Amino acid sequence: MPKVAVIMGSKSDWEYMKEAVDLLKQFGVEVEARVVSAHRTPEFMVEFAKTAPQRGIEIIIAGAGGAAHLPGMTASLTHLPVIGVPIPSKNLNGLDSLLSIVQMPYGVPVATVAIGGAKNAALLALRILGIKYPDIAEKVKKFMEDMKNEVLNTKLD
Ligand SMILES: Nc1c(C(=O)O)ncn1[C@@H]1O[C@H](COP(=O)(O)O)[C@@H](O)[C@H]1O
Repeated sequence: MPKVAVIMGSKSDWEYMKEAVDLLKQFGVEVEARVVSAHRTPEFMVEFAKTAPQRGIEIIIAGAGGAAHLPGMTASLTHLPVIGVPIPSKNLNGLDSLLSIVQMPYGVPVATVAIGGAKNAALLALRILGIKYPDIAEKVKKFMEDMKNEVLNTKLD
């Protein structure tokens, strides 16, 4: 079974990151979800990222708000693909989170989704997993087909 880690800087990010976890589980992906902070638990972040491949994790989705260093620092510690989710912040509405995550230097890429875009982070992870797992690729195709039909069948009063 494919396995994805969903990590976040604080429990306060869970209301957003839970959406990614729910979607991944719907597609039959095993999820390791937990709070990991580059700022508050730096040693644990290093251990978590370095041991992720040993635990069978294939992709890491990392959500953080404000000075959002977690996705980039995680990407610096592992060869696994990291998808960053900018969490809406109280004072700057997540623009700070977005810019912190997206502006990575050459050599350390983080695939950044929209502010609060945890569901798209899950869908991107599923597309990547689909390269290796044909059943996941089929489920992604079905998801796209269903979405298309829903739009085409929309009736306006
Ligand atoms: N950006 C980071 C990191 C990090 O990048 O390591 N650790 C916590 N945080 C963020 O701080 C915000 C406020 O956290 P609290 O609600 O716990 O005060 C959260 O959005 C979290 O992601």
